[in-house]
Amino acid sequence: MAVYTRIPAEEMADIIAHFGVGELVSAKGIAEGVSNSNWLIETRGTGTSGRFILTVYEERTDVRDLPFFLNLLDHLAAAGCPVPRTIHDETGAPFRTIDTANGERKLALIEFLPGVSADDPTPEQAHAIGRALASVHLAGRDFSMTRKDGMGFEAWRGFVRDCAGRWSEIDPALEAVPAYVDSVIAAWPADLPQSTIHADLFPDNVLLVGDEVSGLIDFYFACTGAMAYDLAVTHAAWSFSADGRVQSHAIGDALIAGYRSVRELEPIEIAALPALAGAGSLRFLLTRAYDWLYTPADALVTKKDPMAFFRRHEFYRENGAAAFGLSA
Ligand SMILES: Nc1ncnc2c1ncn2[C@@H]1O[C@H](COP(=O)(O)OP(=O)(O)OP(=O)(O)O)[C@@H](O)[C@H]1O
Ligand SMILES: N[C@@H](CCO)C(=O)O
Repeated sequence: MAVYTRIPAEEMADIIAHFGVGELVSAKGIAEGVSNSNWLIETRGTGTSGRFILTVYEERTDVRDLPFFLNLLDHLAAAGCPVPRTIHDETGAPFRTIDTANGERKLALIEFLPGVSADDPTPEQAHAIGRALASVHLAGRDFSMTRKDGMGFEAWRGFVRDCAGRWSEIDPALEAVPAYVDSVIAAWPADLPQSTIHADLFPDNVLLVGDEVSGLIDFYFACTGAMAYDLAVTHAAWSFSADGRVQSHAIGDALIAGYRSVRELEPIEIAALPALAGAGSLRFLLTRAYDWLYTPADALVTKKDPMAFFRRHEFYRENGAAAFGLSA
């Protein structure tokens, strides 16, 4: 259940009043999501009333990054990408500060987008997701702000240190991870074309209506990085069974074909995709392994299986280019 911060009804009405979106009708806590507190808000009474998502940022989000995340949504939405706009308050600010029982918190109001997440996508949906991701990369190139990937090599090395001596509490096969991290970092392809990337485009962060993408959400890992890495992460996230044991070429190939129909990949990116997909799998294996070992047993969140991404990493390592039906 992702509502960590309680906001009394009267206070909620006061908060919403600052955004010029009419009068609060309802505020329902949203169960999905683990990092922040989210409500589905309904308002009435002005031209811009309707449905919104209110997010209160909890400790896992560094609020110094909020201008980057929220301005990025506005930049991408203005360029026609399927992402929610940020609703600015009466002073033009994209977020506000409130005092809560848990201390000071930042909050933002974001446009609600229709759609549902698909756990078992069709190739048509995968094609649409590829197109949507490419549209973000094209539009992200002229976004004026930059952000370093908080889940880059430095963070990976930190996770390896934190998990040292404890891998076999998850699975003895994970003893191989530190060496895998070294080899992935050493083999990282140089000079890949950069843009602003989502970096976490998993099924729960894509809303679909039929075969079309109605929303890409949860840009809280977005950063400046290699576009091909983002595509490779998306390939790893979407084209396997949840446990990582079975890969679907139909989904992976449709995703990449959809991407290339909007933004053609450069030969250097095509050559790098298998290594990048292995790297992306390692990144999620590392965060999941850390959470597996360090999330308190009584925490509200369901721990995600690190082995599902270990298997993906091994798949890309063993299959290389054969994991992708690609031609330059
Ligand atoms: N703009 C939006 N339009 C419609 N629904 C949304 C929107 N933003 C978020 N949601 C809903 O709220 C849920 C939680 O949002 P989100 O995934 O951003 O939460 P989080 O706690 O920040 O994320 P995470 O699970 O990655 O930690 C989503 O699964 C989705 O159902
Ligand atoms: N998408 C991540 C969770 C945090 O964004 C995972 O499945 O491990």
